[in-house]
Amino acid sequence: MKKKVLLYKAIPKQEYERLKARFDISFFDTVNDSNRSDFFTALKEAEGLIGSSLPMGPNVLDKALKLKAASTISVGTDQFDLAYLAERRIPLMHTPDVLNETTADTLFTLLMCTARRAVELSNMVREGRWTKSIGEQRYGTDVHGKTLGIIGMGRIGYALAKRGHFGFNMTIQYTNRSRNINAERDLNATYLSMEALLESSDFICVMTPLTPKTEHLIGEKEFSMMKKSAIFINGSRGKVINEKALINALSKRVIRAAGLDVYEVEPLPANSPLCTLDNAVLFPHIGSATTETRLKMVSCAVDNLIQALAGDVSKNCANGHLLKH
Ligand SMILES: NC(=O)C1=CN([C@@H]2O[C@H](COP(=O)(O)OP(=O)(O)OC[C@H]3O[C@@H](n4cnc5c(N)ncnc54)[C@H](O)[C@@H]3O)[C@@H](O)[C@H]2O)C=CC1
Ligand SMILES: O=C(O)C(=O)CO
Repeated sequence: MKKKVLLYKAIPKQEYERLKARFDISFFDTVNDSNRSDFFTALKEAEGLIGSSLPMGPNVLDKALKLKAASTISVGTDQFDLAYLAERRIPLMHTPDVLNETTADTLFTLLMCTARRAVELSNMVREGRWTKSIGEQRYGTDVHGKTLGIIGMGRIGYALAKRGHFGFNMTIQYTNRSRNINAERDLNATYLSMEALLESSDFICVMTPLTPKTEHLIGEKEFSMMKKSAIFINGSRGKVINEKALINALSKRVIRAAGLDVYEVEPLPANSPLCTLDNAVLFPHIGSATTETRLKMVSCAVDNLIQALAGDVSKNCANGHLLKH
């Protein structure tokens, strides 16, 4: 008999067929009031889970009594409680590496758009407000040759730093849980304390995972330490930043501008004060959102689930370190 798998995201047909060839699939594109009880019935029987963007904490997974493996179509694992899963001996598989370059491309786009006020000025053209030279007060600021400070120099942080170093002759500095020797050797990156990085960077990009230790890592105190001319970029998770403090810093011009891909609440409510700020560039969580990369992520997650349900968690297991204890 085929193992039962709960799929909670629409995926390309060829990847769906790969799953279907091996497993008995229950598919939920979304979970809402009309299908919630069917979702929980399927969850109760599922040995495998695959999908993304749904909170899968203990309150949900306590009902998944037969669960043997979960596979998230993302590198971020913050929808899950890793320790809880490890306690139940359930591996959580994720999709590192396949999205590094695309996410770094997005972050650099965000950085450039914010520095050069691209969205604001493009809107000026579209709305017929380009009636004369834009004037000094709408000039952007240079990116090339400036200092890029990265908080969280991991896989994506490194890919972003590469763009800054080789493409834009930027000075790279970073803070991280541990030294990134490759970034120091390849990109001449300098390891700094958080304080030193905040005080001395022209561009500051946050690329840590969201964990209990990084929640609200950047708040009022940190914004006040940045240069008045600093441009802040968040591509990690919204909750790594105290969004209220960021709004305050932007509206009072404590910093120059921010480029955001992620928010405390997603989708960002249209009545968020962020939407009224002309010094904020707002992307709708599109770090990895290209056709090629999203397909690679799904493919990786399908492979991960097949392997994990066969007992092999040697690759891409996010809580492997906890399972060993
Ligand atoms: N905006 C988007 O669409 C995307 C967002 N992401 C987010 O980016 C995160 C990072 O992804 P990767 O680079 O693949 O992860 P990674 O694990 O390779 O890098 C994260 C780095 O953050 C560091 N770190 C963790 N806690 C820290 C702390 N308290 N202080 C300083 N550094 C700390 C780690 O040492 C590590 O080097 C993901 O967890 C996800 O939340 C990832 C992909 C796309
Ligand atoms: O993979 C992730 O963690 C994302 O945020 C989307 O690519």
